[in-house]
Parts: sequence; C-alpha cells; structure tokens
Amino acid sequence: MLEVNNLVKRYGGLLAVDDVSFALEEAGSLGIVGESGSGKTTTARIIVGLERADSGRIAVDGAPPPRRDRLRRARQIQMVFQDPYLSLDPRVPVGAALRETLRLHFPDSDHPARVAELLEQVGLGQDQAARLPRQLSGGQRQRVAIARALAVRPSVIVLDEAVAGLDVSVQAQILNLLADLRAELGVAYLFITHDLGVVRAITDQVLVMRHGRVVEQGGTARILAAPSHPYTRLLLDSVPRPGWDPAGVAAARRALPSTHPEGSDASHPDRT
Ligand SMILES: Nc1ncnc2c1ncn2[C@@H]1O[C@H](COP(=O)(O)OP(=O)(O)OP(=O)(O)O)[C@@H](O)[C@H]1O
Repeated sequence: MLEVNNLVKRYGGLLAVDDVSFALEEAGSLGIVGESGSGKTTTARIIVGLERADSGRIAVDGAPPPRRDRLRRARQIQMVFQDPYLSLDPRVPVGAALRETLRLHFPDSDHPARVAELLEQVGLGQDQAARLPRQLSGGQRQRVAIARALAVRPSVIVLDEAVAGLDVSVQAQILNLLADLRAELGVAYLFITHDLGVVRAITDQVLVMRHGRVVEQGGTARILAAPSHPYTRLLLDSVPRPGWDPAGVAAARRALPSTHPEGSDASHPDRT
C-alpha cells in the first residue's frame, strides 16, 4: 500500500537519508528505529509531504501521493507527533478541533455523530469534547491527536515518537489503543521511534537506520531475537536492564564498522 523506493535527502553536504526503501502493507505496522540523527524523522517528513526528497519514489496504492492537492494527500497519510501541544490549538476545545478537521475534509457529512464516534474510538468520554487541550492529561491529548488523524480515514498514520513523552503506563495504554484501532479499522502504521520496546509492542516489521542508511530490515520478532547487524545488536544492548554493562556497550560502539566501508562516510558528521 505504501511503497518507498530509493529515497535520498541531503542537507548541504550531509546525507540525511541515503537510499531508503521499504514497503508497508495494508493494515501493516512498520517501525523505523535508530539513534538520534539516523534520518528517521526526515524519512517520515518526506512521506507525509512536509519535506521534499532529492530523489526516490513514494507510492500509495500504486500512485505517487498528490503533491499539490494537500487535502487528498492528507486523506491518505496522517501524522501524529510526539508533542500534541504543538499540533493542537490551545484555544480550541477538543470537539471543535475534530469538527474543524471533518468540515475541511467532508463538508457534507454529519459531524456531531462522527465526533462522538471518534471520541469513543480513542477512549475519551463525550464530556471531554468541551475541554481545551491544557485541561487534559498528556495521554488524553495524544488520544485527541489520534482521533484527529483518524477523522479523515487515512490509509496510513505516521507516528513520530508518538508515545515518547508519556509515562510508561500511559504509553502502554496508547500502544494498546493503537493496536485495537489497527485491528478494528485496518489502518496501517509507520512508527518512528528510538525505543525498541515500542517496536516490539506495536510493529510486525522493522527497519533499522544508521547515518541515513537502512542497515537491517525484516520481521520484528526475528530481528529483535537474532539481529544480524552489529548496530542492531548495539541498540539492543543499549537498553538498560539488570546486569547491564554500559562500558561494554561503549566499547562495542567504538568497534562498530562505518556504514560506508569505501570511505564516503565523510559525508556524515557522525560517521567516524
Ligand atoms: N532541516 C534540516 N537542515 C539541516 N540538517 C537537518 C535538517 N533536518 C535534519 N537534519 C540533519 O539530518 C540528520 C537526520 O536527522 P533526523 O531528524 O531525520 O534524524 P532522527 O533519526 O529522526 O533523529 P531524532 O530522533 O533526533 O529526530 C541529522 O544529522 C540532522 O541534524
């Protein structure tokens, strides 16, 4: 359903995204994981149309997403950000924000009924419709952001560190909600995260990025159980747990081969 082929994005001399390809199937869930600066967010922003690739192809259901028709593009792919405070207008109550999105995309539909349905789908009470974003908890605000994304009935939702700012118990609730919504509505997820726990909880497929490149991709269960790339092993070893050895992780990081054995790593400041 979403196909990404040979995406490249440079910022000056920096290759932020270097020949990235993957496919996300209908109702699938794919995680892009990697440390800060690996190019995850840039990849996501290109896919939703917030950024333009230098080269490469994106197709949704076999056709490139419309570049000029932003509304139609938004109906295919929606994005949920880490901080709903930045994407929700602080002066607009939840119900009105959802109505605004519905009016824009579906001028002829029955909005009050749909607003009620959306609130229910994300586990918010009907009484929350009158609340302003600041009158909600972080988890509730993220539920509103998810409801607003669902309002346009997208095929794909790109979630950029969407649970990163939440307490672990709230994180788990949101991940459960997302899993239920995927089963119920058949929406597909592209999950951008640095957290392998999130990848394990919510994705079937995973793509590991380092320095703009894909170093490993495949089924999440297989890759987390038996990573074949040293960088993936390092990411797994970097998760603190009982008996964890940070000095060993640091040594493994120093020993990690560069992504570009031929030496073109000079194009990325972190590639040492
Ligand atoms: N608008 C920009 N101008 C210049 N460089 C940029 C821009 N956006 C991103 N970069 C650089 O591109 C590289 C990839 O950044 P990107 O944000 O995609 O990585 P990331 O894996 O999402 O990291 P993080 O988790 O910290 O957001 C980084 O070196 C970053 O500094």
